Parts: sequence; structure tokens; C-alpha cells
Amino acid sequence: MGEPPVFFADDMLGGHPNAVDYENGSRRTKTIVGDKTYVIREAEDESLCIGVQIFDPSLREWVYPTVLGTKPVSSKGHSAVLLKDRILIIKSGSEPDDHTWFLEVDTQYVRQQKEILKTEVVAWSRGVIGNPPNPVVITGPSGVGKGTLISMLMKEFPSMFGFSVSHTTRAPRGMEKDGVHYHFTEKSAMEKEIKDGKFLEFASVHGNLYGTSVEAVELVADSGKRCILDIDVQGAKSVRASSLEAIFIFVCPPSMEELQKRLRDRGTETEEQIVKRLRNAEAEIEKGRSPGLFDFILYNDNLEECYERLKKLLGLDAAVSAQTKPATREINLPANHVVTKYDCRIMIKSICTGQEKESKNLITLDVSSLKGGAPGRTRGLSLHVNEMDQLG
Ligand SMILES: Nc1nc2c(ncn2[C@@H]2O[C@H](COP(=O)(O)OP(=O)(O)O)[C@@H](O)[C@H]2O)c(=O)[nH]1
Ligand SMILES: Nc1ncnc2c1ncn2[C@@H]1O[C@H](COP(=O)(O)OP(=O)(O)O)[C@@H](O)[C@H]1O
Repeated sequence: MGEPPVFFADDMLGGHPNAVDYENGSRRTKTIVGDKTYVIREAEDESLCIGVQIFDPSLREWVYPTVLGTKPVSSKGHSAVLLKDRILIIKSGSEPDDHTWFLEVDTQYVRQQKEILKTEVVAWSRGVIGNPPNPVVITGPSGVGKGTLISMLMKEFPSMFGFSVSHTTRAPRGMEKDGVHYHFTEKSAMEKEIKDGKFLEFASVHGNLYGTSVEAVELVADSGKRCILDIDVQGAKSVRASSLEAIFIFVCPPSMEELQKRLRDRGTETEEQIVKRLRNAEAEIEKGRSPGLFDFILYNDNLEECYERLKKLLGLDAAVSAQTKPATREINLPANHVVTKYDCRIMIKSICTGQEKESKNLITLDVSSLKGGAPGRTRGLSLHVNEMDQLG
């Protein structure tokens, strides 16, 4: 049955103004979107997730929607602010990576899912301060040297790049580790996760299923690093069509003879697999060279020279230190606060309880450049902190 309603239907039919303070900092908030009221409620037990119920006046009853995405766990209270198609939730006294969440109520993703599931749908997405640098998609035929170039980049710039670990149904090679080179998985398990919307893209390549999960890319972005994806042409096409703003690089061999030699010398595939990969290589190179899909084509003849060109097009000249640290995105929200919205700015001011030493800062969250969203994170929040003393 789910949770009991927090307000009675008659209360709702009377209509509630979409109050500016939305019962800020309370353990439940109600937000009016169109003619529906969304009630977001913390569980008594803080290890349980925040619940959502919707009052629909046309049905005169409470609806328990299908809730997609990773749900936030309950806290001491939260504030809710309506932003057109989603509700921003600011949790009191939570960890820096758990303060801001979005409950999507009418985004494109939610509308699509409503169509598919034929039911009321909402979707959670964690809010993240700032934007990670654009991901880099590296594509090219098997044996051209993609993995070698990526390893060189990750070795020289360990704090700058992170690898998107794909899922695959192919068997691991001798030195490959599960969770590091790939998530090796069963076909049926991967197909189910694809159906559940957990993949950014997937493709059948050389007879096996490969795919990039939303989480693989988000995990790298969370660490503040630039994500590198090693995917095939079909995958690159899907990413191009997605909301992920990446740069696309196609790596070409100097000749088919050299490609064949590299694949054979690598010694990781059977003769049958080598033949299949070489056959596929011709079509891949043709697609890779055709205009429109890739931003850059790199010829991997001499490895060192090719690596230098790759670094140059990624803007990594000698001035860039290997020690460059990812940008910090910490935010300390006061446990007791009031929230006010002015256009795209959400002002969060602490309330002094007299007992606790509260921060006197005025925190402003700018939501004018949000990116992404469910089923991944919502990025692009920007944060400004003003010392109250300086304001006065
Ligand atoms: N679409 C897609 N292709 C992938 C993914 N991961 C790897 N691939 C591609 O699958 C192909 C085969 O990869 P792999 O089995 O590691 O062999 P290798 O390229 O010869 O080292 C390569 O073209 C990869 O770029 C993925 O997540 N999605
Ligand atoms: N420029 C190059 N010249 C000669 N051999 C290379 C070059 N680049 C890569 N190789 C070798 O070719 C083989 C295939 O490279 P790899 O990085 O595994 O390709 P991919 O990941 O594209 O399948 C490896 O044995 C690698 O050491």
C-alpha cells in the first residue's frame, strides 16, 4: 500500500498556494506542479529513502508513482523549490555529496518513461556542483592502438583522466581484470540492465555485446576527472545523439597490413576472431572517415608522434602539470536554514538556533545552467558563498 497520506484529500481540494518557503527544513514538503501536489516525505528511520506521493485532484485521490533513479536517504529535514519541470530538494545537515537532489516530475526523461510504463512516474537525480570537462570518445578498429594511447594518457595524467569501464559479454583476456578493464557480464543480465535504462549506449561488436552504463561515466565525472570512452562507431553515434557533450576522435591505422600485423602480434585473439575483426575494420574505417561524426582523425603510425598529437588536440601542452587536481565541489549547507528563490538563484540562509554554532554565510545556488539529469546526475549547479558580515 505504501505510506499513509500526510494530508487528507479534502485539504488538497481546497488548493494550496505554492508557498515560497515550502515548509522549509521540514520532514515533509508539498509542492504544487500544475494541478497536482507532490508531497516529499522523510522517513522516521534516516537509513530509509525519502518517499514521494502525489495528490491528483481530478482523481480526488493519492497516487504512488513509480520512482526511478537512485533515491536519496532521509535526513533531518529538507526544503523543496519548484524549477519548472523538477523539484530541487535541499537536505539539511547532509554530507557535501548528498545536499542537493532533483525530483524530476515533467522532464523529457520522465515523459518518455510515463509513455513506456503507462503509469505516473517521477525520477530522482543527484545534484552536483560544477561541470566536469567534456568526455573524450576514442574509436577505431580493433588493434589500431586505442588502448595503448589511453594507457599512456592515464599514466602521464593520472589525476586528470578517468576511464569509463564498459560492460561486455566477451570473455576476459589473460591480464584483464573485472571492474578495471571491463565489467564482464552475462548476456541476460546485461540485456535486463539495458531494458531498465541503465545504459548510455550499447552495441553488438564482433559478435559480443558491449555498452557504457550511465554510472560508468558519472563515476568518473564525480571524481572531477575527464572521462575517456573506448567505444566502437555505433556507440560513438549513440553518444553523439545523447545529451553528453563529448569530443570524438577516430584512430586510423597506417594500412590494413599494419593493422593485421598488430592484431596478430598482440596474440590475444584466435585466428577466427582476428579474421572477423579485420573484416569489420574496413567498414569501421569507412564510417570513421565519413564527415560529421568525428571531430578529429588521428593516424597511429609512429606511436610516440601519435601520442603527442593526441595530447595537443586535448590541450595538454607542456604547461599542464601531471599533478593538476580536480576542481573541488564541496558545499557546507547549514542544518537549519531558510530558502528563497529569485529567478534562477536559490538563496540559502542559516537560522541561528542559539545552541549550535551555525555558519553565517549566505549561500546562493545558481540553477540557470543545469545539465544532464535522470537517470544520471544533474550537473552544472553553481555555488556562491557570501560572508554575511561583508554583506552587511
Ligand atoms: N559501443 C561500445 N563499444 C565498445 C564498448 N567497449 C568497448 N567497445 C568496442 O568494442 C570493440 C572491441 O573491444 P575489445 O573486445 O576490447 O577488443 P580490442 O578493441 O581489440 O581491444 C572495440 O572497438 C571497442 O572500442 C562500449 O561500451 N560500447
Ligand atoms: N603505433 C604503433 N606502432 C606499433 N604497434 C603499436 C602501435 N600502437 C599500438 N601498437 C600495438 O598494437 C597492438 C594493438 O594495440 P591496442 O592498444 O591493444 O589496440 P586497440 O585497443 O585499438 O585494440 C598492441 O600490441 C600495441 O602494443
